[in-house]
Amino acid sequence: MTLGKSWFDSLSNLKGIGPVKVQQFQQIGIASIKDLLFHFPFRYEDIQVRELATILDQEKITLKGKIVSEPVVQFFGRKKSRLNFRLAVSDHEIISVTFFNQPYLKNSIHLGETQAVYGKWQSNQQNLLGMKLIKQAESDQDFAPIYHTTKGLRQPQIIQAIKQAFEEYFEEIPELLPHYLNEKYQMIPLAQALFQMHFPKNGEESKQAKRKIIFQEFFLFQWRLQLATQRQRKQTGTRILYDVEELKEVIQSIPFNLTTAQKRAVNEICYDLMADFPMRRMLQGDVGSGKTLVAFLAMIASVIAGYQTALLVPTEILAKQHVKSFNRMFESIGLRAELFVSVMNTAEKKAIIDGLHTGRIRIVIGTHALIQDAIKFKNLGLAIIDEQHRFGVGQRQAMLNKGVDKDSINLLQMTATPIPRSLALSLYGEMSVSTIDELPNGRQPITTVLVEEEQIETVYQSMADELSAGHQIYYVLPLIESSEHMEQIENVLEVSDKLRARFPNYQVDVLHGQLDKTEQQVVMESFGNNQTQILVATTMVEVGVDVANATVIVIQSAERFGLAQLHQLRGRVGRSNLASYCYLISKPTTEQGKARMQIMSQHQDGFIISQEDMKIRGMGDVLGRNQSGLPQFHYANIFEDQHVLEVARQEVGQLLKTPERLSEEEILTLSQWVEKQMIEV
Ligand SMILES: Nc1ncnc2c1ncn2[C@@H]1O[C@H](COP(=O)(O)OP(=O)(O)OP(=O)(O)O)[C@@H](O)[C@H]1O
Repeated sequence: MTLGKSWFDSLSNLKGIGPVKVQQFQQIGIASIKDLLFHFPFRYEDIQVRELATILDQEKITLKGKIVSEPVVQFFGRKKSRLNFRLAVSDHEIISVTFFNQPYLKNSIHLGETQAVYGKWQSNQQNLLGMKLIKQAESDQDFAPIYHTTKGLRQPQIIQAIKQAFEEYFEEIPELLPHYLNEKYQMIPLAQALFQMHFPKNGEESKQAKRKIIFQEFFLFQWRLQLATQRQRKQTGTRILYDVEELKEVIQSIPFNLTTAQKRAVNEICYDLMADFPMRRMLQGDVGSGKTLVAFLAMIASVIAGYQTALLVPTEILAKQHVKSFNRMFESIGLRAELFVSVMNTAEKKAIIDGLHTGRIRIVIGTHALIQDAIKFKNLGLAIIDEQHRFGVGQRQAMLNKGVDKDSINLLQMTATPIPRSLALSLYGEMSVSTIDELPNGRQPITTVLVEEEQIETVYQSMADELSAGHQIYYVLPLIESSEHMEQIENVLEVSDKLRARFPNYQVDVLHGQLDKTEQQVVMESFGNNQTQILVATTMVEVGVDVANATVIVIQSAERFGLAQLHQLRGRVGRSNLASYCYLISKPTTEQGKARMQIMSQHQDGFIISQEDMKIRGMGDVLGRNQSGLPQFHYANIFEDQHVLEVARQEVGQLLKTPERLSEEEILTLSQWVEKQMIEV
């Protein structure tokens, strides 16, 4: 290693990477040398040189031979061109090679030289439709990496930067796994694994690299998780000693019976609240299973015991809705929740801030506005975080810091993607888990129908039937306005006009992110009161929106949504005893797209849907927003690699019991890593 040099250095330290490139790399989440080395190809092209006789028509392959004619470029039109040359791939076989619109390649093609070319084989013409010239150095590799790119950053530039990083920083790549584990599981060093992830010579090298990277990713995740748990166990918690009878009375005032699963969850949570360790619990339940009510009851227990309580939610619409339903249910028995969101005016905000500070306000529900420094509680005993994956580690910590004593506060997190117990143990550590595994009595499965645009009439018919039965409808689209890039997609505004014409006797309203927040609230309220019957919206209605009278959700261009998102959207209906329908309008063009739509029509269980989704998506696509709420791994797949996760969990557990197995240097490297990486837990 070189003194002062580290793989956490900024990319700007690499030769040839100026400020513009640095910014472009940042757009795909790459800031440091380490980030770049972990920017793995999302797929590889098989560039093994093949024999002509073994190749099928239209197959993508690499051929290698001697260039036996000067390259010729013909231009046609303003920007179009064709480059041709001949390649002798064996003593008796000469083929032609064509590249379209890359005239500059002419300078790299020299008569008499040996050249490998990747492309599509056209057997009739004995022609290779060239896609890429393969450099000498790459031609002993079987695979060429393909990376996610961004505007201004092309494949060759990414490859060049990665090669540069290996050249200049290879020595600085630390070994993160303890030596004895590498031995035990026969894993290659990290530096080598990273290199082989990008430039594997063959399938075996690629496999070795993946094994190491997956194990390491799970190991580091477990290391951080279990250390946090260990620390947590030593804390004493704020004990919420509530009067059980009083809570029972509250439960009796609810107009329906709790499900068995809800009762069990309430009991588990309340047991933790009374204990002298701080609660760290995950409440999981599929869409519409009644998590919110369980959360309300935990909040009430806290208030009965004399503590304040806060519920943090990801959107203002949701915050407002929760306040409304809390007060509707409990205000008559003297329990009132206050709202705190950023759109409130200064006076309103001040009143809440003062109320929380003096302890006059005991129950608050709000968005991230709640975690700002100005908010100080008198005695916050329980914090609840809904849709926990929408908040970062820092935001969750900021909420915890608002407790009487920051480590003692009780925390309940909620997720709408319930996972099996065994997986929960590995993913949530020793955090306890309560699962609501049944829907309230009388709920009917939602009928999901896949339709193509041309069959829209059947959808309109069903909408008409439901409207005349007095029910309401969501109509969801992926875009707000027409965009040049997606001309075919009808947008919210156009569709709402169309629906107004079609259903003149009903009120049609629109909801999207470009309305100001007050307008959004008005629209939601009007839909909530059934003054609006059809709500045409973007995914703003995705989480938590609860209008029991809505029985139809139509999702247009459904193939453009993630499955987790579609499942959340579908969960906006089927929230009462009424029969409900979900129409997915789509025309998937790929096999994968078709399979995804099938999954939606066949399954109603959120966990199965995420699992199936990951199976068909494969690696690479997990980038972007985390929609399922399951912890996201850079490379490993919690379903396919579950056994590795389990091994990593056990190894970390052992290691924490016998830390003497680690050298001082190993401990130092691990703690530096943990410090630098805020892996989501
Ligand atoms: N035991 C019950 N019996 C009947 N209705 C219930 C019961 N529990 C909750 N509900 C109602 O069911 C609807 C859905 O409940 P809730 O909003 O708590 O679900 P959720 O799990 O938070 O859903 P989501 O993940 O979609 O936000 C609400 O209208 C709620 O009042």
